[in-house]
Amino acid sequence: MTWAVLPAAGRGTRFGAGRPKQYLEAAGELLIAHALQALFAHPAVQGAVVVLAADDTLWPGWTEYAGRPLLTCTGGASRAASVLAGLQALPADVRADDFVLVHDAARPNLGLADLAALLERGREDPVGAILAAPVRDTLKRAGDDGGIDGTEPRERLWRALTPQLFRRLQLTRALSAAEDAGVEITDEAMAMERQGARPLLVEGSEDNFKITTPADLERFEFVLSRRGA
Ligand SMILES: Nc1ccn([C@@H]2O[C@H](COP(=O)(O)OP(=O)(O)OP(=O)(O)O)[C@@H](O)[C@H]2O)c(=O)n1
Ligand SMILES: C[C@](O)(CO)[C@H](O)COP(=O)(O)O
Repeated sequence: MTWAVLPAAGRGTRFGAGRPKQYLEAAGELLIAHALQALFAHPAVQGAVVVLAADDTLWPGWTEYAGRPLLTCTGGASRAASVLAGLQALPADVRADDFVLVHDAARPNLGLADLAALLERGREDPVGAILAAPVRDTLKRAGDDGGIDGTEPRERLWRALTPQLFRRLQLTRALSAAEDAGVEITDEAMAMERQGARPLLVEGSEDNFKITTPADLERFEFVLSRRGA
């Protein structure tokens, strides 16, 4: 069985809505609810710590969701700080070497098959694993004038998604070390890589995209409309 940490303490500045994007709705449900539903669709996910901003007034106060326990804690100024707080708020019976899922509240469209594959293959790996998608577009580096400075090689490049699956203590130590070193960490795997680990890449669907801008929400609403069609 596996617990999850759901970083949900962001402000959604790139989205530009009047509220943090995790509290926007699609098909009548909060985006954070969609993310929780996606996680709890797998029977092995036994509960979640939801990491909230210190000034969050919109959290519905849920103590369980889909019959699984929810805990909350206060996040930090960065996603990495929020994840670290979430790891420290896990129940005491989540052991040091237990695997923990970290999943963005801003990724509401995680598929069960992807989650199952991550759990199955990640738990066999000595380090852990992340969902990711291979880069399939040509990559350009932009100049200050908006022109193309060059084309970047894309061989063996992947886009990191979430969930990311790592052992509680190893991830806690890796994130703490990065924080102590003043290194900006943008995903859990990066913190583990700094420690010399090589987490497994598990290919996931492009549909598990992060809601960052209004166009992403429109895309998610379209996906839901087709699902219900
Ligand atoms: N200090 C932070 C920053 C982000 N997050 C969470 O990390 C996930 C991915 O971050 P991102 O998409 O960047 O969300 P925001 O930080 O809200 O977006 P923005 O950068 O546009 O403000 C989101 O679920 C967000 O709530 C968090 O828990 N704590
Ligand atoms: C963790 C992540 O979703 C993996 O792609 C991404 O790094 C989050 O970045 P953000 O700028 O905090 O949204």
